[in-house]
Amino acid sequence: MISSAPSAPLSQPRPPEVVELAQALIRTRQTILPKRLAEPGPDAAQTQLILSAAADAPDHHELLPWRFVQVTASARARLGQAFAAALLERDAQALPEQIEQAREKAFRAPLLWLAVVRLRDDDADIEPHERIVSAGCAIQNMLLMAHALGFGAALTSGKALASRSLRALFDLAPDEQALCFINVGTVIKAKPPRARPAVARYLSVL
Ligand SMILES: Cc1cc2nc3c(=O)[nH]c(=O)nc-3n(C[C@H](O)[C@H](O)[C@H](O)COP(=O)(O)O)c2cc1C
Repeated sequence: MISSAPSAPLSQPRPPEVVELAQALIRTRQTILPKRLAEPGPDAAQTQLILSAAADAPDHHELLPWRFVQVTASARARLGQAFAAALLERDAQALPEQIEQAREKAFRAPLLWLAVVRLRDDDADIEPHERIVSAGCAIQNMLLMAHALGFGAALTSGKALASRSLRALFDLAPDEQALCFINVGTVIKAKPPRARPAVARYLSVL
């Protein structure tokens, strides 16, 4: 057990099984695209666990610069409408089948959140990139918790995120930006895991 009691020593050796568990969890997570995510999604308690994991993300000045909007089943049609409208904003000549394809994307994963970051506010010390890093940490915590619970998950983005129609649907403030959707559900088919980059590709030494 890793103690979270305030009196716990700041630094202590972890039992090897804790390290192995962390490594196994991190290493075996992979993107499972929404078309491969089916019912059942997480139940209420599992959903709460995934959401709570976000709160453990580092957050400079504790601004809580990110939030998540859960897209319920009853709101999927409105999201589909926003995706269709977003496509038409970009391409007024879009074909009916393209519009239908855009609309259909709203109905895929059983559990769907939009991740939103607040890029600016009264605290000018914390720049947009720090806020986005914090949001990324929160999102990764959520992905790992979903994975620990046995669900598949994926982040999805796309041009619709910046569209007027999506911003209006989610009531985004001028300083807010939609980062990505978080899709969670039961895995119906996983791809083979991708090869991970070797540390040498992303580490240099000063
Ligand atoms: C912010 C963000 C947005 C993403 N949006 C999409 C997307 O729209 N479609 C998609 O197929 N994958 C999307 N991905 C997932 C990446 O493609 C995926 O993480 C990558 O293929 C590596 O796979 P892995 O998660 O299994 O390591 C997104 C990832 C991030 C970080």
